[in-house]
Amino acid sequence: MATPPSVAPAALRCPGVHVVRALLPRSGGDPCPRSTLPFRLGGLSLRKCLHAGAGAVFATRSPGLGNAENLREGSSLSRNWDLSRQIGDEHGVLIECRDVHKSFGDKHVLQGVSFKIRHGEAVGIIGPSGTGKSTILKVMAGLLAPDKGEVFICGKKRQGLVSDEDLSGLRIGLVFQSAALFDSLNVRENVGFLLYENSNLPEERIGELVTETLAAVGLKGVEERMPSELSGGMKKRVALARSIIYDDTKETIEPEALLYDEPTAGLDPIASTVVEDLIRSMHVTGEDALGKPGKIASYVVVTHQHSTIRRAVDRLLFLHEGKIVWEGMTEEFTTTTNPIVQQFASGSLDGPIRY
Ligand SMILES: Nc1ncnc2c1ncn2[C@@H]1O[C@H](COP(=O)(O)OP(=O)(O)OP(=O)(O)O)[C@@H](O)[C@H]1O
Repeated sequence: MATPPSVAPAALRCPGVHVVRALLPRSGGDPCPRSTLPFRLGGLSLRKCLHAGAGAVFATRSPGLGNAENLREGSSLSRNWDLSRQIGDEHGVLIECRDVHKSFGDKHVLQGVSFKIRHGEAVGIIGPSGTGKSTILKVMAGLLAPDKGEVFICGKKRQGLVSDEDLSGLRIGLVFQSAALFDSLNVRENVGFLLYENSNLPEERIGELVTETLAAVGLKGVEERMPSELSGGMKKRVALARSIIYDDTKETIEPEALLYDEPTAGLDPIASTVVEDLIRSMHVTGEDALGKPGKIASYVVVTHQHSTIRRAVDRLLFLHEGKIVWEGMTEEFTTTTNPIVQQFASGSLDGPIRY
């Protein structure tokens, strides 16, 4: 077991809090190529964990990905998967939400949300503020349990929260709206955190993996910096690196689904493009900063940004008043005659969406 970082992260000073992500071997015939146990949040209340480190933003230079060729390729891939969805083909479904309901007190946020995310898809979830987009991401990640309805991971019904399970069937990473870095740890300790905590790798090897992973998101020489010494954009990249680092001594190398909650919120247009391209580059249809194929099997992006919709995803789910009210390909976002989507796309005050 490697020595954990000497300075305990702020969130971990709370008794009983720990974060676990371990890799598990692949089972034969599993539609998911790799299987892992995702992170575990124990002790600290979920709400506190989810809001730790709020407020960070991102920037910096991206590898040249998310280019037109990748976008086209991703688009046609998704179109095929979308077609499969329409004909009810279960093949390659990584995550399925079926009639998911979730309330907070008397606020019925999710009121029967159903959709499937397939291997290779790049999906956006859009919709008005407060409509439950972040909530459905947390349900998918296993950080919130639905009150009613079911979540299937690689065809296997999830029971309760991810922390209650032995095997999820898929490694799912959630990249929070804020970078949510541990302020008292340097970049190396932040990125390598799960490996320091949960792997048997020597510290030196973890350091190498951290450096390689940072390079994959286009960051070099920042390992010893503290989060407070980074720009907002760099923080987001560090958070992305933390979400994709893995123990390469394990028998299987995990593909994973990444869930991004408003990754470009608060960024200027150029910084947004950088991040959108980075998200593309980490996808299986992309190529990282080192020229290696991306490892992320599928991703879901919650966003309000038109540029992110256009550039980073292929298929859209529109969430409104607790339900998916429209699904379509990205190019249909501005051409659909659905009045809810039309109003949202144009930003008009007139229409079915009321504030
Ligand atoms: N843990 C919680 N406890 C109580 N209420 C919550 C909790 N999480 C979310 N909510 C409420 O549920 C509603 C949906 O929140 P959510 O963050 O999912 O919306 P959203 O669509 O992501 O919003 P935005 O686009 O503004 O980020 C909001 O009214 C929010 O206040």
